[in-house]
Amino acid sequence: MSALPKSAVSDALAAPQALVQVTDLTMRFGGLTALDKLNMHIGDGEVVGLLGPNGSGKTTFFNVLTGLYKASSGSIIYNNTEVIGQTPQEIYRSGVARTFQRSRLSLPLTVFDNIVIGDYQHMNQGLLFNLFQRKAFRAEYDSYVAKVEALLNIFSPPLVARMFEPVETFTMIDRRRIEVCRALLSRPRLLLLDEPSAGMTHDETEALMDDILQVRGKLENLSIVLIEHEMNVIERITDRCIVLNYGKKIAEGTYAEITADPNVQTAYLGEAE
Ligand SMILES: Nc1ncnc2c1ncn2[C@@H]1O[C@H](COP(=O)(O)OP(=O)(O)OP(=O)(O)O)[C@@H](O)[C@H]1O
Repeated sequence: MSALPKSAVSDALAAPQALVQVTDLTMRFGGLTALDKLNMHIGDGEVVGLLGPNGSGKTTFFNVLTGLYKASSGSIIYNNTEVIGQTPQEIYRSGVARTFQRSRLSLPLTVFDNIVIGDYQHMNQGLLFNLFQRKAFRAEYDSYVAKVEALLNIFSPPLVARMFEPVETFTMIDRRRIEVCRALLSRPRLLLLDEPSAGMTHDETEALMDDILQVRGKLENLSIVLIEHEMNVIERITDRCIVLNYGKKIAEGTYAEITADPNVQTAYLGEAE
């Protein structure tokens, strides 16, 4: 039997029933190792901050976890099932949803259309179904309207009245809210947020975090992993933080613990030089 590395063993012991258990995860792009034998876990209902200087592997981790990249080696067990080797659609259907660093909204489309697009693989899209089963099509459409309305009501009630307006007429913070709602439409167990504060003012960021905390309170057992450079956001909403540097985990703990960690200070100061 091959022995597991010490860090993997201690991580598994720390979280015997984690929603996500990452073991020795490695992702290489040619000669570059973006994730280097990463071991970590994400607990049920936990909000985990993923930190690290630019290029430390944070987004690559999201891309591997959501099936966009296939890991070079290692394992990600999500909800007792191996993720590596599954397609992005399979992973999404199993309850992992994400937002992206750069906005992926279609500006001329309405709020409703943008949110529902995220779930299109669940819709009955057959031409014959749409043409000849008008009643069933209408019922499916109405059920999506009800779902989107319910979600907007949880996340941001003022958006309900504007559900059929094009996204281009909305402010940056509302666009971000719409993106988070799109990710939440499938009622995921794990929500991955890639720098939700990017491009927003301090006040907008605070308001968005209020909404995310609210959602967390209302959607039972939702786990969130948040990539974020704004330290006050991290401090406010995370239960635990993991810091990466050159694809390796260099620190883990509460916000207070990781900010006091000399390894973390060196990683960030080193980057500023
Ligand atoms: N598709 C790719 N092909 C080649 N190299 C890549 C690819 N994706 C990421 N990388 C490299 O992997 C490393 C980690 O990148 P990644 O985007 O994961 O970092 P990050 O921590 O998310 O950075 P940032 O905070 O700037 O978004 C970087 O050196 C990056 O250039």
